[in-house]
Amino acid sequence: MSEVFLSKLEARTLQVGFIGAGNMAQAIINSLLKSGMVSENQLTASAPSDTRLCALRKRGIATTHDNDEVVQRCDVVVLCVKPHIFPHMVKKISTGPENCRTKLFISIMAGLPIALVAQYLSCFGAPAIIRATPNTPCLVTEGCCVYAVQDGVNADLSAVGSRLLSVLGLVRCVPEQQIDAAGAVAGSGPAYIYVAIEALADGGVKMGLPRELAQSLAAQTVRGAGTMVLQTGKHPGQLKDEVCSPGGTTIAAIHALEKNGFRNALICAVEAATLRSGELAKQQQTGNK
Ligand SMILES: NC(=O)C1=CN([C@@H]2O[C@H](COP(=O)(O)OP(=O)(O)OC[C@H]3O[C@@H](n4cnc5c(N)ncnc54)[C@H](O)[C@@H]3O)[C@@H](O)[C@H]2O)C=CC1
Ligand SMILES: O=C(O)[C@@H]1CCC=N1
Repeated sequence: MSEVFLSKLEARTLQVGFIGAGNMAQAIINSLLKSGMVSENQLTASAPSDTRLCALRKRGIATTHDNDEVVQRCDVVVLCVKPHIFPHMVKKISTGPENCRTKLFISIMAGLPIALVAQYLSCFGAPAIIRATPNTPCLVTEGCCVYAVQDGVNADLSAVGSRLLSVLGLVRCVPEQQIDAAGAVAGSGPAYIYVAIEALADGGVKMGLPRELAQSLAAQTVRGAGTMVLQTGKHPGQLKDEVCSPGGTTIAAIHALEKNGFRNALICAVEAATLRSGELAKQQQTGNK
């Protein structure tokens, strides 16, 4: 097996491009740079306007309004546009198959299966595809990312994709059927937790705490609890029991949570996000918004 791309990654000459320069592209770029795996001069990002490109340009990253330039220049192209933009965006790329055949495309677009992305990219000589679902905490190098590799992808390209994604935090390669559900837990999950932090802080404020103190305590408590689950390996139920003194304050609060359907709300949230992922794919297949 020729390991052209791995050699380029190791020699720090691999070019990585981002089509779309919004929240997720910025988050992934931040993790890549912080890891030291790539430097600014290996990155290019495109978007139609300068709104999000300016900050990247100030950091020494090449920017352009021309998606073609990203495809031509880069070995790895990360597709970071919204799913409904993708079909229109692809149609406007004119780089030919001879230039694309050996490239790796990493799609982070929610809901779009590898087969559908491959169908849209087939005019580019069937490049290799990885489908990934990262999350916004990649911005602060506390991200999660699940990914699936298209069947038959050359081992060199697959290894480069895995290496690049490995810097995003907790990273797992999964069968593609699990991507929608994993995205519903971890891709969308930060939003559920922000609501939880805001609500915890609201509770503190209701009970007389200053807002800043309540919010800091709530956020650190979420971080601490998450770290306890990851570092102790204990079941979350056991950790919950360790906080609940018999007849104490916490079990009274847990009872209040159960009465208000806390678990049910989270399970329904993950189910809703997973089902919505499936709908996004269907809409792209049928051409609806
Ligand atoms: N935000 C999140 O937490 C997550 C988002 N995703 C996926 O990541 C993708 C991007 O999401 P965000 O970064 O949140 O969106 P965003 O709206 O922040 O960024 C989208 C970017 O695409 C650019 N864009 C629009 N039309 C374009 C075109 N024709 N060519 C090139 N660039 C174009 C926009 O200017 C913007 O910079 C979506 O497909 C989403 O499903 C996946 C996991 C988590
Ligand atoms: O809400 C969305 O569609 C994207 C995918 C996961 C997080 N944000």
